[in-house]
Amino acid sequence: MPPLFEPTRQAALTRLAAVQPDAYARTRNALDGAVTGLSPYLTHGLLSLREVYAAVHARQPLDAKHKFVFELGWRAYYRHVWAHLGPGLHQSLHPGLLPDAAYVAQMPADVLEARSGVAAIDLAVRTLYTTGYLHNHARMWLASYLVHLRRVHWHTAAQWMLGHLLDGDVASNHLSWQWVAGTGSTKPYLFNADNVAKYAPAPWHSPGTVIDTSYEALDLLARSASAPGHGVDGRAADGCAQGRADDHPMGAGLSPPALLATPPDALWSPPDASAVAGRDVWLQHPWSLGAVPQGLGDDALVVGVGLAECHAQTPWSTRRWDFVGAGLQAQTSALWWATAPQLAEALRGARAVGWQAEPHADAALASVQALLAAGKGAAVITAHAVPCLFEPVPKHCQSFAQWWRQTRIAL
Ligand SMILES: Cc1cc2nc3c(=O)[nH]c(=O)nc-3n(C[C@H](O)[C@H](O)[C@H](O)COP(=O)(O)OP(=O)(O)OC[C@H]3O[C@@H](n4cnc5c(N)ncnc54)[C@H](O)[C@@H]3O)c2cc1C
Repeated sequence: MPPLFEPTRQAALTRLAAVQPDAYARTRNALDGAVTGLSPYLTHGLLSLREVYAAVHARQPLDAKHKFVFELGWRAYYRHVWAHLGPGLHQSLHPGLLPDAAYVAQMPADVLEARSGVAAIDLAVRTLYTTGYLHNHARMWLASYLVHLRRVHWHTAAQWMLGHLLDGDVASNHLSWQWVAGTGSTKPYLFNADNVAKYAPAPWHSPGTVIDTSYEALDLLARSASAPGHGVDGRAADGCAQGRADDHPMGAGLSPPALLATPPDALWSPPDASAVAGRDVWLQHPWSLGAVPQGLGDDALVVGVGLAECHAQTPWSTRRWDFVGAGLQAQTSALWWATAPQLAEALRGARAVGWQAEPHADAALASVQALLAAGKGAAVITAHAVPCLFEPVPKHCQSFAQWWRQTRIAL
C-alpha cells in the first residue's frame, strides 16, 4: 500500500487541489470529515500557508472569517507565540489545574502499547503509529486523557506525540497540549464518550470506560489531589470500568515504534569539504523539503543537511525520518549528517551558502553562520525567509483573539 503522505511537491499539490473549504467548515470536527491532510507538507516546507490560502482563494474567494482561514490562522498564531517565547514554550505558560509536580514525567506503558482498554485512545495511538497522522479531534482526546485522567505531564506526552507525527511542529504541538492541559488556556479541555460517539465511527466508541461519564465527574477527576486509577486493571479510581486489555477487540497491544535522535538509515554521510570548495551551496534541511530557489547558478551544489543539534531533544520515528530522507533525496543525492561545527568546517571553502529560515533549524544554522563568520575565508551566508500569510504582529499577544484582531491577510 502506498504511504498516506508522499514527501513530494506533487503529492502536496494534489492535496491542495482537493481542499473543499465549505465542506471543511461544515465537517472538520468529524474524524471522517473533509480535513485537508496538508499539515505534513506545511511542517516540512513543501507548502507555505500563503501558498495554501492563495490556491484555495483563487478557486473560491475566502472571507477572512471563513473557518478554513481561521484554522490557518491558528498555525500562524502559534508561530507568533513561539517567536516571542522561544524555549519558554517548553514551560507551562501559567499554572494548570494542579501544580506541575502532580503530573508524572513518564508515559504509561498501556497507552504506549495501545492497550489502555479505552477504544478511542487505543485507536488514536494505533493510527498515530501506523500513519504518522491524527485528526485534530483525536489529538485532543488523546491529550486530554493523558493529562487529566492519567496525570501525565503535558510536556512529556507532547514530546512523545511530536516524534510520531509527520507534521510534528513544536509551536502547534506544544501550545495545543498546553491548551488542552489548561496551562495555555483559561480552562482545560475535557471530553467524554458521548463526544467520541458524536464525531468518530463505531470502532472508536468507548461505552463503559472511564470516559463514559459526565463532564462534572471528569472535571472532579482532573482536579482531584490523588492520582486517578491507572492502567489496564479494568477499574478507574471511582470504580468506573476502564476497559480490560484482554476484553478489548484490539487484543494485547503492540510495540511502540522507537523514537530516534539520529536517522536510522545509510542515506546520510559525513560532510565532504571537497565537494563544496569554491562553489555556491544551497542547504536543504528537514523543514525545507520544497523546491530549491530559482536562480541558483549551474554549478551550485544542493546539499540535504541534518543537524544533530536540531534533533537531540526531539527524536523522530523511523516513519518521519524516512519521510524527510525521501523528501531530501528528491532534491539531491548529497545528504549530510553533522553537528553545527562539523558542517561549518566543511563549508569553510564554499563561495556562498544559503538556506531557508525556519524556527526549528534557525538556532543550529545560526551557529554554523557564526562559526563561518569567525573563520578565515568565510562564505557569504543568506537565509531566505518564507513570506508570511498573515501580517506580523510585533507585540506578544496572549490570546488568539487578540492576535487575530491585529493581523490581516498580507497577499
Ligand atoms: C494535542 C495536539 C497536538 C497537535 N500537534 C500538532 C503538530 O505537531 N503539528 C501541527 O501542524 N498541528 C498540530 N496540531 C493542530 C492540528 O491538530 C493539526 O494541525 C491538524 O490536525 C493537521 O491536520 P490537517 O492538515 O488535516 O488539518 P486541517 O483541519 O485540514 O487544517 C488545515 C490546516 O490548518 C492548520 N490547523 C488546523 N487546525 C489547527 C489547530 N488546531 N492548530 C494549529 N493549526 C491548525 C494546520 O496547518 C492544518 O494543516 C495539534 C493539535 C492538538 C490538539
